Amino acid sequence: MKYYTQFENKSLADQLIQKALEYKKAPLSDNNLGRGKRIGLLFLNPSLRTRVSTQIAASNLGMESIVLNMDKESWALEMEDGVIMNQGKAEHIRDAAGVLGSYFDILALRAFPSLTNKDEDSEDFILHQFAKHSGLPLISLESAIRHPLQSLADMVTIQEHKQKEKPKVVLTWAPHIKAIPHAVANSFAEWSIGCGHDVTITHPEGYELDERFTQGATIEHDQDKALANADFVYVKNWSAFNEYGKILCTDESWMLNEQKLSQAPNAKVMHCLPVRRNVELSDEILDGPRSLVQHQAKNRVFAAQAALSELLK
Ligand SMILES: NCCC[C@H](NC(=O)CCC(=O)O)C(=O)O
Ligand SMILES: NC(=O)OP(=O)(O)O
Repeated sequence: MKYYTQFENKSLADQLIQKALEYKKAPLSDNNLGRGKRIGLLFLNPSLRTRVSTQIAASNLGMESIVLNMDKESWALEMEDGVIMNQGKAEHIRDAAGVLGSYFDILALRAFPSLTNKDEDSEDFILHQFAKHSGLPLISLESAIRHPLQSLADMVTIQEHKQKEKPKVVLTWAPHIKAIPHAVANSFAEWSIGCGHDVTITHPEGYELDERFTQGATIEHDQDKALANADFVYVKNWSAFNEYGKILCTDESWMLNEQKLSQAPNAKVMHCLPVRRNVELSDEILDGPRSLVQHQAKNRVFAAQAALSELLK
């Protein structure tokens, strides 16, 4: 495997989930695999979990990792070809990625969408520029359209907590104060459908996700109906996709709380974090027995370790 950027197929997903569970039991079982190798973790946006969990994963595999917060500590990058660079951006992606390609064995990149240029975001332009001009194997640390390490950790968490072979998994839109990317929702849908779960997506009218990610899911605009008998409820805000990057709904009644789960007594609740408490999700759920958010965050280490081990092979 050269790129870990998206869901590929169920058999690879199952293999990665198993590998992550093995690493969770014995984190240092492959601590020679990455010996002498170096990974560059490049962040164009903030991070808590992804940064730390991927560094721990690399360390568990005997690899050195170097973090570069490119949004704050590096030169502003020009991504477009053929530009006359007489404005604010000091370095071209061709030059920067070429240099980084010579320093590292693997690159990992976080690059959120602009939420203004739908075409460039939809084709994951920045991720592809880094891949092309560095020539290195690449791991996505959340791109414009996907967050595959989060999704793998989410699948591991579902695998650990599911009570039936094909659980009912509900992805529900939640309110937020800002326009938020689609990556987590897209990726969660892509992986959960791909892993064979019974997936329902619920959101207000106008919040349809890119259909590339939702084929095979039931779309239900009535949140109460969608939540009935759910085994897992994944709470997430995203901005509109069709009216790209817009906030169309501020209806606070979409926030998930205990009362909304009265028809889903066994439902476990998931969120990738960071979460806006009492905007997206109530304190009572986050601090109660239904919440899996800390399990998800812990599993980020083993998901990253499983993905990295595939790239090192
Ligand atoms: N990597 C996890 C989520 C990152 C991002 N959340 C955010 O930007 C939240 C920002 C805030 O709440 O101000 C998202 O949902 O795609
Ligand atoms: N869930 C997640 O990716 O968190 P960070 O943005 O803090 O890395």
